[in-house]
Amino acid sequence: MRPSVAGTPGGCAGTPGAGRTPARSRSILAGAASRPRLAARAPGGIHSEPCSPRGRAGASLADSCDGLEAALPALSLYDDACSSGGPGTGTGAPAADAIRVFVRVRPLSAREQAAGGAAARACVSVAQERAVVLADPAKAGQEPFVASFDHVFGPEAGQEELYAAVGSQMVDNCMAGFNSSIFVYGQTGAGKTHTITGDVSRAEDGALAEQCGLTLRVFRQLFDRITGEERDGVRYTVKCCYAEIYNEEITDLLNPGGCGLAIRDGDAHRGVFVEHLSEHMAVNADDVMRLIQKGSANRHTAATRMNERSSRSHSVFTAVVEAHERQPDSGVTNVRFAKLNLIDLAGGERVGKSGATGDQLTEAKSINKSLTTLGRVVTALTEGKSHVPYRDSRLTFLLKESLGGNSKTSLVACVSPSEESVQETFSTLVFAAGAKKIRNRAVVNQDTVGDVKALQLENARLQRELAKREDVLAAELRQQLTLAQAAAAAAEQRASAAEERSQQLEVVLNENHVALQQRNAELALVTKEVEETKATCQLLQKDREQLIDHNAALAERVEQLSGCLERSEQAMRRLQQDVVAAAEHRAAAAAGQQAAEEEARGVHAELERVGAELAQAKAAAEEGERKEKALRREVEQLLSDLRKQQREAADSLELAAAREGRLRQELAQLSEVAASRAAQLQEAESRLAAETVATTKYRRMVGEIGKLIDWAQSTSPLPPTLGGRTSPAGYSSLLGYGRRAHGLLRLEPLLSFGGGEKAPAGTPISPLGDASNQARALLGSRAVPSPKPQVQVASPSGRSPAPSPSKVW
Ligand SMILES: Nc1ncnc2c1ncn2[C@@H]1O[C@H](COP(=O)(O)OP(=O)(O)OP(=O)(O)O)[C@@H](O)[C@H]1O
Repeated sequence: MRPSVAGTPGGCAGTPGAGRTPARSRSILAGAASRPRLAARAPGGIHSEPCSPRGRAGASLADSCDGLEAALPALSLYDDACSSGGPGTGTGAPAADAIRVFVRVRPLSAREQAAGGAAARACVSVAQERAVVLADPAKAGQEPFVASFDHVFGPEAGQEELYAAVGSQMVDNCMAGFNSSIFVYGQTGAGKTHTITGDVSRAEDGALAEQCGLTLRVFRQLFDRITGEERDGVRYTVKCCYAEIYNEEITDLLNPGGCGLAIRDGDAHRGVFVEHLSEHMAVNADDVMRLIQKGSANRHTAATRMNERSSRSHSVFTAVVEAHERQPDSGVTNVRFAKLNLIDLAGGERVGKSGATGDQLTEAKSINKSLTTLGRVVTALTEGKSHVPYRDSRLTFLLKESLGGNSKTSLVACVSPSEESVQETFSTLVFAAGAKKIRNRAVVNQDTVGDVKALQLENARLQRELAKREDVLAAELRQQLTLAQAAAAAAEQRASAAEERSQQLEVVLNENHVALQQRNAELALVTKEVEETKATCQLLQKDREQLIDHNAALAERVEQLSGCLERSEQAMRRLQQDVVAAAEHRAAAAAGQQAAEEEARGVHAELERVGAELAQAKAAAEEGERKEKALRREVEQLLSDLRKQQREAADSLELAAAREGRLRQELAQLSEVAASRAAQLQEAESRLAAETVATTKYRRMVGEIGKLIDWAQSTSPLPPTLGGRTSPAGYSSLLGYGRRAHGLLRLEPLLSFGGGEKAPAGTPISPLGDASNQARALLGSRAVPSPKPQVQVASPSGRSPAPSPSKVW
């Protein structure tokens, strides 16, 4: 255990309270004096640290000392701490430190570019590295919003450039013993995590990847510095912790079991801290890198519409750096410590835009609530309100020291350049501009430890030093007082002289006043006269103008009249010429009259001839008129005929239409008749087919009869079919044959024309009919002797008609 007089500095989340240690030993000053350049080397001198020497004696003379600051420009706060006792010697308020505010504009994201339109258009630009210009397209025609900051980084700025401007100075502060904080603030997806953490997954032991953010770069430089100082005998310890505030609950990111942790407002030494937060020793930057990697992996993140890997919590990475330096001469140890906070705030989001629902909606609400409280804290601080609502959210309570307290703080406001985010960018810039006005009061955190004897010695030395300083200061002040008294006496003398002079001046003034009044009265009279004269002048001027106009009109009239006169003279001259010409003309006319009379006579004759022609023409015209009338009548007649024909044609058309209708009906009837005829024809055909079958049958019978006849002609005996017996029954059968043959003969016409054709009149009987007759004749002669046994058979060319078979039978 390290012996501690003023108490162990606070843990990770506690605020070391060394700046409030009442007594400082000489060795502290000596130790501090060995590092005066740390603060004096603050980068670029951007952040000047005014001298404010406030010792115990100085406390009551603080105002006077403030006046002296200007006279001691060479002393920075830390230099002053070294040379005049610095923070260790003073118990008064330290100098106010403004928060350094940076703006980082990220490039358009792939999502924004792909979305096109407003999302893909940039509305933010950087002017001379210190100002940001925001042109809201909805306010076209208006001046763009411009705000200046400590530095503005454009989309092209890399991680190293950012670190050089923001992080490097933080390392200097930390090594000098100042608490230091960096915040990243901005809407979701604006690049906060990229800025503060970056891509640490690719960082390897001892090397920085290009995309590593501020945190790892800070620790690399810090450990480089520590290594350098450890060579000079200073011993360092670095303890880290990593917490997140998720839905208003604090979780230990390096010990996931530790959640629901409480924030405590500790004593003056610890300040505000998270209870039971695990602390991890780091001896080099790689240790820190592993802690960041581990903690980052445990953070609450989620993919949202605005950011594929959106942090859903605020995270605070804290390292407490302690430097122990033993003073060999006094035996006491000087302890300096600083708390380094790297804060990644969750991004504010408009839930309507991010589309958050369920858990994400709860997270977004919690984030927005705590950011609103942060805004109220900033406003209260900038407006100097007596109550600052730190306790209204865990975030602001935990960051109490960083905002308006004992810390040198930097804020990086991250913004998107996209027009789509113009409102969020505007809010971020307004927040950042407000944060610029916050004044923190950072002190060097240092303490002294050692044995009692050494401390007493140191105390005595400090008291002697203090007494000496008090004497010096008192002498200086006495001298100044004397000077001031002398100046006051001189001023008093000057004042009484001035009084006297003033009275004299007053008398003169009164005299002047009376004279002035007289002058004023005279002036009024003169003014009145001048006014009247002016009025008269105006009237005269008007008269003059009228006269000028009148003169001009007269001159014009004279000019017109002289013109007229000239024209009249010319006309007179022309008239005289005309009179001469007329006389000449009269003479010529007398000569010409004769010729004219002759000509008139010719003309008269011509007139007569023309009159005759005219009469003829008139007659022709009358004739033409008559013909025209006749033609008109004809045309009218033709027109009426035409109309009549048209009417008739219309009537005929109607008749034709009616007739067509009738014809159509008839046609329909005929079609029906034709259909019934076709049906009858079909029936007749089927009957004919049946008769054809019967005809075939009879043909066979005729054949047999033929054979019978042949046989009867060739033989006299009875046919063999009768068994050679000439019995009455045999003759009877033979007679039956003959009758059937006769039946066949009735079909002759059909048979001889094959098919249902009727034999035309006079057609000769077919050979078959001839054979039948022969058969009948034969049979008749044999079976029934008849006085007319002969049957007449028509020859093929026979002219006489065949006897009717009915007559035969
Ligand atoms: N300056 C930059 N250059 C290149 N890429 C960047 C830059 N800033 C941010 N990005 C990229 O934009 C994306 C969003 O950035 P990041 O996650 O850091 O936003 P965030 O502000 O932390 O968002 P959230 O609040 O939602 O966590 C990441 O992919 C990141 O790499």
